[in-house]
Amino acid sequence: MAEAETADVDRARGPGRVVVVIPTYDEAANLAWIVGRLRRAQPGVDVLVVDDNSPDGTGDIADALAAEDAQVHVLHRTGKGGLGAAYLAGFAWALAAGYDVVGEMDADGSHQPEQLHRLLDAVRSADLVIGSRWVPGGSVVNWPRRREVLSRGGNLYVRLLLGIDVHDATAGYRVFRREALEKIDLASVRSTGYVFQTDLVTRCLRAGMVVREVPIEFIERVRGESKMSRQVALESLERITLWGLRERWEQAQARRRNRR
Ligand SMILES: Nc1nc2c(ncn2[C@@H]2O[C@H](COP(=O)(O)OP(=O)(O)O[C@H]3O[C@H](CO)[C@@H](O)[C@H](O)[C@@H]3O)[C@@H](O)[C@H]2O)c(=O)[nH]1
Repeated sequence: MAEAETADVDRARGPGRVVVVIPTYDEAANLAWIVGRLRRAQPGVDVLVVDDNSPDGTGDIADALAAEDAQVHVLHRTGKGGLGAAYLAGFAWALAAGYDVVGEMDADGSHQPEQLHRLLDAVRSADLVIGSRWVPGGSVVNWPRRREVLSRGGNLYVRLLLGIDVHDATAGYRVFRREALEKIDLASVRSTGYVFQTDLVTRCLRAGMVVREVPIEFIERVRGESKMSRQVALESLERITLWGLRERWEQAQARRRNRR
């Protein structure tokens, strides 16, 4: 990571009050490290950890970080409810607390806090900014070939089936303007797992919002384990296929009605 990038810290104030939501499940080995990096890279940005009662004590670590730093907050949930459900709870908290910009970031170091300024700069002229692995300048580090093929293939499938002009719809490094989250009607979102990411970007685009992608470097975690399983991936595939088919069916119905 280029150390020079940390020099951009003050720009965080530009888009208004910013909070980055970090969902955690068994991230005891990573949490203090990532929160420390984020707070150093962007001192103006607040942090909300959403922990699902992690068995490894991540919630206690989050509480200790919050006790030391007034800009770190914690939301405790009762059990593992999925990535999307954790973000929905975090977004509701952030909107109620009056933040202007709400970010998403993994706890495991895959997303570089030192690159957050790229997303915050871009959100000045967008409703949603995605830190993208699959636009020019974006990259992945230490990913097995199999995972790269899965992610690239999955994103191509999403683009073609849903007809959205986004290269990394499954990415989890993002920032939303508050108005975008308000417009989406979060109460109607039913995606509790990883498919939440694709669901939200599609909702933003369908609502006519401006979605921008900026390149990021995604570095595979070195501590702890991914919670992405084959079952989770298949569930996402199934949901996206159903959405795509339903949209096509609705479009065909509308065309038929117009012809009458
Ligand atoms: N609170 C909570 N957090 C969760 C849960 N499941 C996962 N997390 C947290 O969500 C973050 C991402 O989970 P990982 O399991 O590390 O994800 P990944 O395999 O590295 O997946 C990444 O790539 C996906 C596909 O591109 C992305 O969709 C995803 O957001 C993430 O960036 C981590 O901070 C993890 O602790 C859950 O049920 N509850």
